[in-house]
Amino acid sequence: MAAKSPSQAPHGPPENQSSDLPEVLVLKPPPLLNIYGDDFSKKFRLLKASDSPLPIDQFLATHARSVRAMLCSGSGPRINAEILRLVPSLELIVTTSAGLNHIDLAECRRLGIPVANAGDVFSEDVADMAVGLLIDVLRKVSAADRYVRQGLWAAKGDYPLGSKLGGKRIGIVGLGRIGSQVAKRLEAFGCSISYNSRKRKEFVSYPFYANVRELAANSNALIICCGLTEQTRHMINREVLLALGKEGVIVNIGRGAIIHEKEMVQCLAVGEIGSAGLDVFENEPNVPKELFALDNVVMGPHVAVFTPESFQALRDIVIENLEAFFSNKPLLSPAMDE
Ligand SMILES: O=CC(=O)O
Repeated sequence: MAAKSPSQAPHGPPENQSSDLPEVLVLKPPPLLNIYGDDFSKKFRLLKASDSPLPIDQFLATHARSVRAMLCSGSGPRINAEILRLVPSLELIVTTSAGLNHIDLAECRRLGIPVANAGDVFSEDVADMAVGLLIDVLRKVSAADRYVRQGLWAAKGDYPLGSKLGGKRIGIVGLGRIGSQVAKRLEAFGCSISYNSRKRKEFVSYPFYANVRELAANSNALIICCGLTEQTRHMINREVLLALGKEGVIVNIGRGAIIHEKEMVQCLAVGEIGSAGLDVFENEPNVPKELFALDNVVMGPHVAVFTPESFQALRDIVIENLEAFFSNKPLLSPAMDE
């Protein structure tokens, strides 16, 4: 069934796009479209639910019955079974994120809808941020900056010593694309690397720990690089944090809910772990207020992926995935089998 044209249906998609272009459904425009929207509009007819006054379910039922491709992002809304039921012709989901936790993958599998993600375009930038947070926490870069700005150097004298990065035992949780880049960087700093992941990686010589608590017990710092799934939710709990120990550092550039945030905040507040570098949180953009007062915590507003360079690469891979789909070619970054 052909999609209704704007003149047939009130509150339809924007009229300034050629109806010959392939249709792509967008529930809420990803940040990528704020920057590169024109590049997409030249190639696809974007069916934006957010431009319509209709509630999403009515919009989908009215305008998206025949749409074959959807573009989404980690900033929502969640692509769940209810949404998928309203787009019966859907054959592809492209997400602008590396993470897939906002998509009901089991339902996509059941319906035979493939998902393409950002592939490798963010891996280096996210790995840089993980290392940046680790160095900041160990060498107290942000805390020392506050000390200088507050005039405390002249008033109180020298700042407490930080801790050396070289020689640290680093436990990487999730040795996928991002985790491997983190390992490569930290090896160059003279750290020793161990890892935990779903399976031992055949072609990797780093020691493997099937149990994340044991990895923590044998590491000075844990770096969380895995995806959020039902298996990894709250995987880093009090028991794991206690195994990491009083001097231990936790860095999270994965997803907030992989760590049991409440337990981590308590451990940090009473010194049961040493420090934390956190770019992600359980209830973004809400951050536990207790963290604001802790000098041993460095935080970012989930920005590890955000560089102009990675966004340009993201634009390319998203467009290429959509074009491949509409011309019956294989996807560039299929994500379902990872
Ligand atoms: O967090 C960002 C992403 O998953 O791309």
